[in-house]
Amino acid sequence: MLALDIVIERGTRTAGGFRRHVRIADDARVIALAGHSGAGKTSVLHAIAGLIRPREGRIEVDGRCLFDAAAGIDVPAHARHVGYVFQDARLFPHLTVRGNLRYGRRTGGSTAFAFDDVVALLGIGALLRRRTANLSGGEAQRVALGRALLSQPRILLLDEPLSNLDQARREELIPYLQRVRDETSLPIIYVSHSADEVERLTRAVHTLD
Ligand SMILES: Nc1ncnc2c1ncn2[C@@H]1O[C@H](COP(=O)(O)OP(=O)(O)OP(=O)(O)O)[C@@H](O)[C@H]1O
Repeated sequence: MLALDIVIERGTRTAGGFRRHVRIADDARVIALAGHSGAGKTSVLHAIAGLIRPREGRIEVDGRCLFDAAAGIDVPAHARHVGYVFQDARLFPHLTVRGNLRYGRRTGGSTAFAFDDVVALLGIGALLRRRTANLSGGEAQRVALGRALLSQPRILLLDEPLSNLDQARREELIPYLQRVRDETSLPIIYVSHSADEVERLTRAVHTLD
């Protein structure tokens, strides 16, 4: 569901900036991007989300063209309807779990993901009244996933969601990632530094070098 052929540049070339030509064509609904630190995985996610503009090329997700330099197409970030989950959950500390879930909730239009269904899917009902400061890393990531789903995304981008968790918390979170994979029909692009980490989620693993 991903057809991407882009040249990405970060920084300035005179300062030894980063430049990569990345090509991925894969029909799988869940795709993983692996590769060492600095390989450009996050930059590819940012290009898909519309947070950086590739130097050239084309990005299509689930049959929808998001960017095509030659055709002059560059769908603005907010219109790409991307749900983004970061390494650290980035929850708002002044809001409860419920407040965080409600933040950015898109109402009207398509509501493929209803509040109660998302709460049940991620097993976060008991957390709704809690402040976010003392959630475990795994709980916080489930809330971050829930917040992303409630924005009614058409694509889910997961940027190393396990990397800040210890092994026990990783094991706890993986089944929830599998549920999101199995119980939604969203295209998912999952970034990880290790190909092993993603093998429980997809066989479509692309390694950037
Ligand atoms: N805003 C920026 N300005 C200049 N260079 C940048 C910027 N963002 C990233 N880079 C550089 O671009 C390259 C790719 O970074 P990117 O974060 O995409 O890699 P990554 O594979 O996701 O790495 P990691 O696994 O460490 O997160 C790196 O060399 C990085 O230093």
